[in-house]
Amino acid sequence: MALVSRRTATSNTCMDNLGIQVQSDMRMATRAFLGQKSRSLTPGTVRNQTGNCLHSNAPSRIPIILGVSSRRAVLTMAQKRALISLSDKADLETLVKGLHAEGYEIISTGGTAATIEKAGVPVKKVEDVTGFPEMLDGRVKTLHPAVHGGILAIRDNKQHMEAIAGHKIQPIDLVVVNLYPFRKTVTATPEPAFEMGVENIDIGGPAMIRAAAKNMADVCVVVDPADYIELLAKVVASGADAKEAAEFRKRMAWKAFQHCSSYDSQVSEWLWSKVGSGPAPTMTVPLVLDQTLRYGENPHQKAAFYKDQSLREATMGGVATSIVHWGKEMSYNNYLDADAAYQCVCDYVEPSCVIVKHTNPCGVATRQDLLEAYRLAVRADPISAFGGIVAFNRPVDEALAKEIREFRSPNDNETRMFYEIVIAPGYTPEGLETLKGKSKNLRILEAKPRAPSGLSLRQVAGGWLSQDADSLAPEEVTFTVVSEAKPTSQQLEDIKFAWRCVKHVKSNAITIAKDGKLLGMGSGQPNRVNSVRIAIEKSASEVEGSVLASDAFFPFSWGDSVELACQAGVKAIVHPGGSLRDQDAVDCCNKYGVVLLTSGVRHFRH
Ligand SMILES: NC(=O)c1ncn([C@@H]2O[C@H](COP(=O)(O)O)[C@@H](O)[C@H]2O)c1NC=O
Repeated sequence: MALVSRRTATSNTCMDNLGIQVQSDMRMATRAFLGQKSRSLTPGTVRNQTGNCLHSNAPSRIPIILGVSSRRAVLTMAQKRALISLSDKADLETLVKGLHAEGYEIISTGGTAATIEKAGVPVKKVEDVTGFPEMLDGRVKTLHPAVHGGILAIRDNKQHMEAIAGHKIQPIDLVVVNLYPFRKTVTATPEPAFEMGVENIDIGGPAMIRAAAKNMADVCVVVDPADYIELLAKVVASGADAKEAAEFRKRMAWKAFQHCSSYDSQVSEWLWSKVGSGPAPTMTVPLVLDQTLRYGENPHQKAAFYKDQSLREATMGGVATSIVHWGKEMSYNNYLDADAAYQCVCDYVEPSCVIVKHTNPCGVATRQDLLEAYRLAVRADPISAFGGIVAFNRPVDEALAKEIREFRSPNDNETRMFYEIVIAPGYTPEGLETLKGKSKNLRILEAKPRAPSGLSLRQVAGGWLSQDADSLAPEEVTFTVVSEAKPTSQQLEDIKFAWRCVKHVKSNAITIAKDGKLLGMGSGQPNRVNSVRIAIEKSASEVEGSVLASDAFFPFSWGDSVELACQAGVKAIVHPGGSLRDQDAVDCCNKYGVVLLTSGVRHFRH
């Protein structure tokens, strides 16, 4: 379809009001005329058939194909226009130089235009397109029919093209926009005033992005500097393949809507935090793909890891934002286990080591000397620790790294311990180098501390469960002695230690500890007494004089959980209390001279 459009002179055209026949589809036009008379002109010059100059500032690589149609000059390759408006100006110079080299006219907003000018690339200010100055402190810059008409007009639609031509609106072929840094602004410390947050809600940017994405048949939208190179190669380059370009435009349109949707979810999350209370009536969680994983929990399951871009996660630390210093790529199960280990160890205040297998802590110890804590944690259950995840809440130095590298299981002195992951808040340079020497496969992660906090979301078939993370620390819990025997200060310390740990064990959870070290735990049993039995068995002879924590109350005591523990040598027990048979637990402990405390707090973990 051929359309007649009247052009006004711009700084880089030398013909005013020349009738130019513009092919609606560049690729069709190129193909159509390639078989006809075509010739390249002197670089930098576009001429009509009579030799008049149409475009004098064209860079050398612009392909020129001329055809003859009636008495008008036929320019099959219309002037391409790009509208660029960016908060994140990374790689802008590469982009605009690439566009300029392909003869694009560049239109831009204030700050972006200034950066483009600095790069030495010609740029037209958006106000010269709209005829209006940017106004209302930047609230209105690009919100104008001259912009949106140029983006949204369907090139194959005669009425559309006549309508924009009638209003002297020129088509815009490429929209490169990214938005005000709302997330960064509102999560900055100190948090900005409400008005400042509001001013950082981008309006004109999303409007252009959405318009361009909607008109993906004719217009390309790009929101991410990571896509500039592909854009230049697949769409902008004169020899770009039409099919490939169309596919790229569609993919970019998808990305653009995702970009806007993530952005809006951050804005609405922020507003809800200001004006709402309790669970938000609707919620969108912005996620960004971090990596495709080799497989999921099992090899036949496809899997990927996404990072949470919600505001509540902005400064939270933890596994998702960790740096992988060394080792094989993380697996699906690695993420789960590393998260469990790191959240557990970050719950301890003193220097500590936690070793996790299948999300359950199997070795936990606290000591002033982190190396000592590691030795105790691994010796607690070397069989389970093999192939586990080792987490620390203090940086790893060379001595500790050597110990991790060289440690041999006491049960099998031939074999050095194998771990999947070591995760810590930091490493000394020597510590890191030493650890790398353990194995090329050992994943070494550095993560910002992250105890359980914030919102916890979990999927069930057809829905999601939301709750506050279980962030209660023993410091916030009142332990009440309900037995005749009173705890020693050491027992009280051990009770708190076991209580921190039981919170991270799958229910029914029992932990037995002594002297800042986990001796045994029972996890995931469908009845409590079996968890008690397993924990006692694991603690073996060390159970004598230990303490026991239970994540929920004891439904039965005599001949059951409490009596079993007392008979095994446990000297202090803590449970939330609240059972109809609480008094049985008290009586049982009194009979055996064991201390019993209630916490009033339950730590189910399903
Ligand atoms: N109001 C508007 O018409 C408008 N048009 C574009 N913007 C935004 O302005 C920013 C770029 O501004 P500058 O080029 O002045 O640095 C971009 O993030 C873009 O999304 C606008 N700003 C906010 O809505």
